[in-house]
Amino acid sequence: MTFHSGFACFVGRPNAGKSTLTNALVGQKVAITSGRPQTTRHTVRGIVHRPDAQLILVDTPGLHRPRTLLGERLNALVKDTLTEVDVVGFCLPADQRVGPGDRFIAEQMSELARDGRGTPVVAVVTKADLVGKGKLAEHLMAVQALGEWADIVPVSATSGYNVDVLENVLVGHLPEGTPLYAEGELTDEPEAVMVAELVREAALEGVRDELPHSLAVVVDEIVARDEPAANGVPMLDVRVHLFVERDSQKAIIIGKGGARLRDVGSQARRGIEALLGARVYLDLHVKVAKDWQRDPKQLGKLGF
Ligand SMILES: Nc1nc2c(ncn2[C@@H]2O[C@H](COP(=O)(O)OP(=O)(O)OP(=O)(O)O)[C@@H](O)[C@H]2O)c(=O)[nH]1
Repeated sequence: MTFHSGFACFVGRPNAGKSTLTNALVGQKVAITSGRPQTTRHTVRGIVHRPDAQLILVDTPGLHRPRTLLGERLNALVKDTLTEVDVVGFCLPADQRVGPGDRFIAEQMSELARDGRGTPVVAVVTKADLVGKGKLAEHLMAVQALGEWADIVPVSATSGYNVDVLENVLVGHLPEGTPLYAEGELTDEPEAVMVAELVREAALEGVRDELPHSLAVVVDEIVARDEPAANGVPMLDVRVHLFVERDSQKAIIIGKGGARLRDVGSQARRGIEALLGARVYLDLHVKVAKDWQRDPKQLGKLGF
């Protein structure tokens, strides 16, 4: 039996369902999903282990038109990722018409296919559960007309429809090779990045303005307390900074009398405790870093 191993990544406009699909394929929550767009800032890998193959999924921050320096950096990151993978899954949600954002990405994909390694691009029609058969067929035809695809696969990450088919298609594009990760390994994302994502997700919850583009989360430290662990469960101090661009945004995050920040803290803490298997004392600080999205120095400091 020949073994295949390699990398795949999903691209698609914000909210296309990339993170949810990664989770469905890997079978465990590794990438952080959110109802709000553009929450995935960091590359998160999930690994599908099979007897005949190992598929390493790289979850990209989404490809979109650069508006600010941050956008340009994200796109550079996405392009770097794209040239390193063996197959790309281009996610197009079935419940939304093919729009200018999709066409922009489709153009980038044709470029990728032309120069570089000729990386195959699989069109993945996501959220198939949200539309009827007729509308799905229409959407598939619109997607077919959008570019040259190695395959077109409709899936639903939430119902599980065709997730196995997509897995086979992606694996089919991987080169022969040995396993790249030890069995059982699900993600190599550093814990601090996942902690930051949990805080970011909690902080964005229920906020209806443009905060997603203005919020950066940095984990300063995760340290174990010296005191003996209660019932063998260790106690960790987790110190986190939330950076916003304006005082008004700071006020939104903190809420009246600090009420909102306390809610953010307790929600994030539950997730972090589950992730790290420890009791956590979570210390959140909100700071204003003016125009951090446009300032290369600030971006560097914030890890972009
Ligand atoms: N009904 C349905 N909803 C889905 C499906 N996949 C994702 N969603 C929802 O769509 C929203 C966006 O999903 P994500 O996986 O966070 O999307 P994403 O492409 O990773 O988004 P960004 O991180 O913003 O780029 C979430 O509310 C998901 O619950 C699906 O198969 N069916």
